[in-house]
Amino acid sequence: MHALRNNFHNLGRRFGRFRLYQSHNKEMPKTAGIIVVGDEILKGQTKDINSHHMCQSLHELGVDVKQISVIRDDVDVIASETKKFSALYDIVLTSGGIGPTHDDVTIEGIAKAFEERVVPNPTLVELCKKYFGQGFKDTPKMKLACTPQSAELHFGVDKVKGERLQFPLISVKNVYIFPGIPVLLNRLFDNLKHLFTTDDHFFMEKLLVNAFETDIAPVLTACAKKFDGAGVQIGSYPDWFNNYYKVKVTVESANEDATKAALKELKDKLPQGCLLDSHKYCSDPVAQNGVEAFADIFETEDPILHHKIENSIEILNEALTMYSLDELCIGFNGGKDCTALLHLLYAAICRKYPQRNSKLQALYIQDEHPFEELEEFMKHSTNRYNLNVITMKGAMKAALDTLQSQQPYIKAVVMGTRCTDPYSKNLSAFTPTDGDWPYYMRISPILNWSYRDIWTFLRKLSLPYCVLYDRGYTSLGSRDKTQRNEKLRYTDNQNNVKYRPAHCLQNEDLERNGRL
Ligand SMILES: Cc1cc2nc3c(=O)[nH]c(=O)nc-3n(C[C@H](O)[C@H](O)[C@H](O)COP(=O)(O)O)c2cc1C
Ligand SMILES: Nc1ncnc2c1ncn2[C@@H]1O[C@H](COP(=O)(O)OP(=O)(O)OP(=O)(O)O)[C@@H](O)[C@H]1O
Ligand SMILES: [Co+2]
Ligand SMILES: [K+]
Ligand SMILES: [Mg+2]
Repeated sequence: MHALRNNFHNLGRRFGRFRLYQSHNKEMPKTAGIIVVGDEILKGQTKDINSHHMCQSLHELGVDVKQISVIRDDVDVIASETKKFSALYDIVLTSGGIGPTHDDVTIEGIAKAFEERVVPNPTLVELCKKYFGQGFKDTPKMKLACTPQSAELHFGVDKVKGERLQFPLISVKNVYIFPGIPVLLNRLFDNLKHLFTTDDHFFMEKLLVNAFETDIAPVLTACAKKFDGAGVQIGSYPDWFNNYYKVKVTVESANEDATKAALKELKDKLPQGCLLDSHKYCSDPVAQNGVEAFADIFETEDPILHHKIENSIEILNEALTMYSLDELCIGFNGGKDCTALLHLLYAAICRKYPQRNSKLQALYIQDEHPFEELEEFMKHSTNRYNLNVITMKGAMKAALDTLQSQQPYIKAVVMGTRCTDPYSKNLSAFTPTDGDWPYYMRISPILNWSYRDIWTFLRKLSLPYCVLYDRGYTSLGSRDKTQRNEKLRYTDNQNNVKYRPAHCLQNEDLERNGRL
C-alpha cells in the first residue's frame, strides 16, 4: 500500500504538476498534515509556535496544509495518528519528542506506525561519535542515533556559512520528523525547503470590508459555492479592534484567474461603499513615520492643518533640543489627543535619533476604574511605538509627586492638551505646571488643533486609536465618570439604539458631553 503511494509520489515528482492524488486525479496542490507531539503543549505549559511556522512556510511553498493534530507523548497515539496522516496527506511533518529522555517517543511511535523496528543508523552513529566522543553508546545519547529501519537522512546546508548542518532531518516514508525546539526546527526547515517545494503557488487577494460579518455572510456563501469547483477558498476574519474595517475577506486558490474572477464577483456583490480603498488605508502607518510624509499628505487637501502640523513639529524639535530623551516623557493615557501627539513625537524622535537604543518614555497615570478597551489600546501602542511606560496610580497631583521622587531625572511632559480643554485657554507651548502642582515643564504642541483636526489627522493616516471612540465616546476619563456622547445617538431601521463614531460629531463644542 505504501509502496504504491510512494510510487505515485515519485511519478508526481518526475512529471511536475501532473500528479495522482488518492481518489481524485485532477490537478491539486500537494497536501500536508502536521502532528505536534508533546504533553507540555496539552497542559498549556508550552505554546506551540512550530506548527505556525511550518504552516506559514509550507503555504509559501504552495503546499496545502490540511490538518494540525496536537497529541501527547505516547507511542500508540503517535503510531495511530502517523498512520492515519500518512495515508491521508502527501506529506506529514511531526514536531517534538525526539530527545534522549523517557518521554521522547516519537521515533518509536513512527516506527510502530509502519511496523518497523528502531535500529542504530550508521550515519547517525558516526555523527554522534564525532559530536559526543566514543563513549556515547552506553549513554542516553545513543537514542539520538536510532531511527526506524527505512529512515532517510536529509542534510541541510547552512545558507550563510555554506557548511553542512551538523544534524540531519530524519524522514520515514512521507513523514518528516522535526525536533521540537523552535530554533532547531526552523533551521532545519529553512535549510531543507527544497524537500517541500512544489510547482504550485497560491494566489491570494484580500478585501477590507467595513460591514458586519452577519450582513455580508449571504454574499460570501454564494460566492464560495460558485467558485468551490475551481478550488477557490474564501475566508472571513473579523477584527474587533480595527478602526477602519470590520472584516478582512480573503480569496485564494492555486489558479490566478479563478482567484481574480472570485474577487471580482465579491466586489460586485458586496454592499456599495463598504469596501475600503486599499490606496487610502495603510496597514502599518508607524513604519512610515517620516515627518515629511505627514506634511505631504495634508498639504493640498487641508492646508490649515498642514500648517498646524508643521508648527507642532517645530515645537517638538525645540523640546528635543532642550531635553534629552531621559528628561522627557509623553503624558499618554490612550486618549485620542495624545494618540495623535504620540505619532508626531515618535516621528520627530526617529528623525533626530535614527540610531537610538533608548525608548521613548510614557507617563500613564492610571485611573482606579480604567476602561478595559483603553488599557488594551495602551498595550498595543506600547508595542507599536516601543514605549517605556511609567505607570502611576492614584490622583493626578499625588501621582506626579511620586513620579518626582521615583524618577527625578524627568523634567518635562509632552501633552495632548488643546486650548479648548478646561483651564487650558491661556496655556502656551511651554508652560510650567501651576504653583500648587509638582514642578514640571508642560509641553503642549497641539494646543491650537481642533477636535476635527485630531480626527482628520488620525483617520487620514489610518492610525489606530482606542475603539471606544468608534462606539460613541468623544472624550475619555475614568469609566465611572464617562458616558457616550448623546449627540451621536440614533436609532437604526430596526429600532435599535446605536451610536455613531466620534469622528462624526459635528458640533465640536459638545466634545465633553459624555464627561460627568
Ligand atoms: C503631567 C501633567 C501635568 C498637569 N499639570 C496641571 C497643572 O499644572 N494645572 C492643572 O490645573 N492641571 C494640571 N494637570 C491636569 C490636566 O490639566 C487635566 O485636568 C487632566 O489631564 C485631565 O484631563 P481631562 O479632565 O480632560 O481628562 C496636569 C496633568 C498632567 C498629566
Ligand atoms: N491619566 C493620564 N496619564 C497621562 N497623561 C494624561 C492623563 N490624562 C491626561 N493626560 C495628558 O493630558 C492630555 C489632555 O488630556 P485629555 O483627556 O484632554 O486628552 P486625551 O485623553 O488625549 O483625549 P480625550 O480628550 O479624548 O480624553 C492628554 O493628551 C495627555 O497628554
Ligand atoms: Co482631549
Ligand atoms: K469567520
Ligand atoms: Mg482623556
